[in-house]
Amino acid sequence: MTETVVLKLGGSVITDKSGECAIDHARLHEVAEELAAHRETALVLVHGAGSCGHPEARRYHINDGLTGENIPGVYETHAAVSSLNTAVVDALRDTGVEAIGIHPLDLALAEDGRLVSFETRHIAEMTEHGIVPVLHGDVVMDRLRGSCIVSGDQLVTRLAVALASRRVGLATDVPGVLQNGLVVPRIDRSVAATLDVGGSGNTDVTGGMQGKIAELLALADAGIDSHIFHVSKIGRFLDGTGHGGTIIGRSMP
Ligand SMILES: Nc1ncnc2c1ncn2[C@@H]1O[C@H](COP(=O)(O)OP(=O)(O)OP(=O)(O)O)[C@@H](O)[C@H]1O
Ligand SMILES: C=C(C)CCOP(=O)(O)O
Repeated sequence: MTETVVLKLGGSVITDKSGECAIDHARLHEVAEELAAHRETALVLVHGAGSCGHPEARRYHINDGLTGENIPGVYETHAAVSSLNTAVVDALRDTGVEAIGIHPLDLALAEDGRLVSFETRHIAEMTEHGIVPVLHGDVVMDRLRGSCIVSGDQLVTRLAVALASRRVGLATDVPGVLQNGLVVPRIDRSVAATLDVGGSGNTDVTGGMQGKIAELLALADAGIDSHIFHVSKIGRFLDGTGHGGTIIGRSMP
């Protein structure tokens, strides 16, 4: 099986998170050029929602469960993040990357906010043929709540395990996890307990940096390290050279 890289583009880097679905096309183009320069890498791309999905998810209280009143929010939230997905796929295809958008709403089911079924075999098949699947955090039907929001971070961990990926990266708008203004180079469960990590500076229904670290520590428990770094360091991450960010890993014995 080809060694697959799972890379998440944070919603904070491809949208202006303080606006309403304000897509940063210039940034998307830069990222697409970088990924095109690493065309030989088998890649699964995930992106967050940023301002295309978080505001809708919050407005309709999607994570609190479906009531008679908020059902239109399923469509509104999915439509917003799907429009971002189209922009990401288009930017990649413009640089010659064989990207295809995949929507978790179509193929996943959750229970109390956690994925209980998520088909990934077709995604593995795509990477074998040089296709770059582009998934995104999404609204997903939930057997307990009716629906919930599954973050791109949760998808990253599921994909990494399913595809046995050993290279998992999250590109965001900060140089890594910060403590007193400095990047924390490595975080395991014992280091995490000492950190003062917040959510997101903007509208975010999935826990911001705190949510990210919780997901990635669970991935580390499964034996897979992951990397959080600034979006400008994607090339260095793909090359395996230093990205100056944070590695989330298992506690050293
Ligand atoms: N200790 C910390 N170190 C770094 N960032 C932090 C910290 N505490 C809180 N944050 C916030 O976390 C944000 C990154 O998380 P956020 O979820 O917004 O990013 P993202 O994954 O790019 O977005 P999205 O969830 O839309 O995909 C940073 O912009 C910062 O405001
Ligand atoms: C809000 C939606 C639709 C998805 C959230 O995914 P994230 O931006 O990765 O947290």
